[in-house]
Amino acid sequence: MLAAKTLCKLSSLRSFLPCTFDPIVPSLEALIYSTLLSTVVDIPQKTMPAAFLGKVNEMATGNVLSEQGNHIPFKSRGDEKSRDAFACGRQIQSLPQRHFLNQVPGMVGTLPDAFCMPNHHYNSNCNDNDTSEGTNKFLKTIPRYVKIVEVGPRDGLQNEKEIVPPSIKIELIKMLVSSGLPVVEATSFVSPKWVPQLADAKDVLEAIQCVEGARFPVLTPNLKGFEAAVAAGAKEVAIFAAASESFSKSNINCSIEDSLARYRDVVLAAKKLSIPVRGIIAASNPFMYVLIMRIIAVLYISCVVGCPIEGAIAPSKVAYVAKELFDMGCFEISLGDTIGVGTPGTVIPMLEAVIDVVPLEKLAVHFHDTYGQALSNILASLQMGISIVDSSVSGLGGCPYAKGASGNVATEDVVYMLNGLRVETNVDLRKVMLAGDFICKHLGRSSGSKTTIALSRTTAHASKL
Ligand SMILES: CC(C)(COP(=O)([O-])OP(=O)([O-])OC[C@H]1O[C@@H](n2cnc3c(N)ncnc32)[C@H](O)[C@@H]1OP(=O)([O-])[O-])[C@@H](O)C(=O)NCCC(=O)NCCSC(=O)C[C@@](C)(O)CC(=O)[O-]
Repeated sequence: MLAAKTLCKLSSLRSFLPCTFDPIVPSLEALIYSTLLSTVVDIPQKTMPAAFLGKVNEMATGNVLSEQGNHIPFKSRGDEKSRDAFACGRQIQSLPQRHFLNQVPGMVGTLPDAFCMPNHHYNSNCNDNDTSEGTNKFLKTIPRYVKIVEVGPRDGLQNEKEIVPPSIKIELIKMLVSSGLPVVEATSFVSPKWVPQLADAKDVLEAIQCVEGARFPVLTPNLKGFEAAVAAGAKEVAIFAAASESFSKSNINCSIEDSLARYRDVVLAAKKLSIPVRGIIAASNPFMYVLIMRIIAVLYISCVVGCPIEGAIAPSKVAYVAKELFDMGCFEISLGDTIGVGTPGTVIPMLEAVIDVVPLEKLAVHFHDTYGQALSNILASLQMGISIVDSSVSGLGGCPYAKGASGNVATEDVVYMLNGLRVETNVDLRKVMLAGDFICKHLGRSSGSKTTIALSRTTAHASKL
């Protein structure tokens, strides 16, 4: 206990220490850890491959890892004291990483070396004690809980040229679920001629039927897709519409009105089966929109601020499509800036128009980061009361039918920002980063998440000290 308390003190003190003390403090901590951990009983740790065992474990629990990286249990004592020590041990185990991970409660575990950094005095959390009335004015409208809808396995991968095997997609989905993400958009039941990458939709969806802990909406552009999705076990679907005629034609080969008619059939069929539908409106240019619905019927509207073909899209157009889809029965409507051209200057008027016709709590935002505006657009949306945010692990993504569209905003960056705002997500940032590392390694590219890159760089820098 004494060691634990000393460590806690040390940790709180370190934020006041100048940077030059940084190399010293981890050694002190390591010393205290080893003292403390040698008294701890059976600390349950997830066995992870050696490559994924981070500095914290090397420092603090090196004696409990075999050369192969297998976990060797601590010796057992089993009395009250050891239970105390266990509780503290779990806290302490996460200490060196906490400052970098925004001190997310409950975030314990291991990360690849690249993600485990020495402590610095950074802390992007808002500090309750320091929060002035002025700060409150800007933060008070932000919801306390935000639901993150992970779209990586679908939106993130659909544009990839090289076919990713179903086994990789399935593993990715499992890793994302294990990070606490409540909704993981799994795949699309669209024409394989249009999106070859997702031709394995049936195999992927069937394989995750036994995975618990998240909902798995899938995109369905028509009744054919809906029926195939239900046959493969879909319990929630998403439909997608555009506010731009040109984008509607190039994305789903029909006009907006024809798409709405198709979606009416899908929503009716979903209602009969009590399947929720999400709608997505995509707007690729400051003025184009697509809508999709998820089978608890979610609807996406694409191009809500801009279309790659038509340019700017008027907020009234987005509001029209959103209302049509809401009236149809979509439980949620996701507003997509498909080509990532929006700024708070265009997003706020668009949201104002939609909020006039659709209840705020039914709206989600879906930003691509082409111009680096996604996080500022999300913050503006949160300040307007939106509490559902779509994002993609490692910032993967892009629509094959929206030239110029880059990846979605990275889930890691969204979680980092929300942690800093003390907004609950129940998502473990480190586990999302592990999922990102997994898929990026498979794709042979580096992460598009600024948070991941920053954490990796800090480690590289620290190793030279
Ligand atoms: C909608 C269609 C199918 C129309 O495509 P079409 O060619 O007009 O369809 P069709 O009815 O004429 O049928 C042509 C062939 O496709 C088959 N077919 C027809 N439907 C299906 C189906 N569901 N699943 C599998 N096969 C299907 C059908 O059976 C037939 O097969 P064939 O007789 O030639 O062998 C096509 O345009 C399509 O699949 N488009 C999907 C495009 C897409 O997935 N885009 C990306 C998603 S949207 C997005 O990313 C934006 C978003 C949501 O993320 C929001 C944002 O970022 O803002």
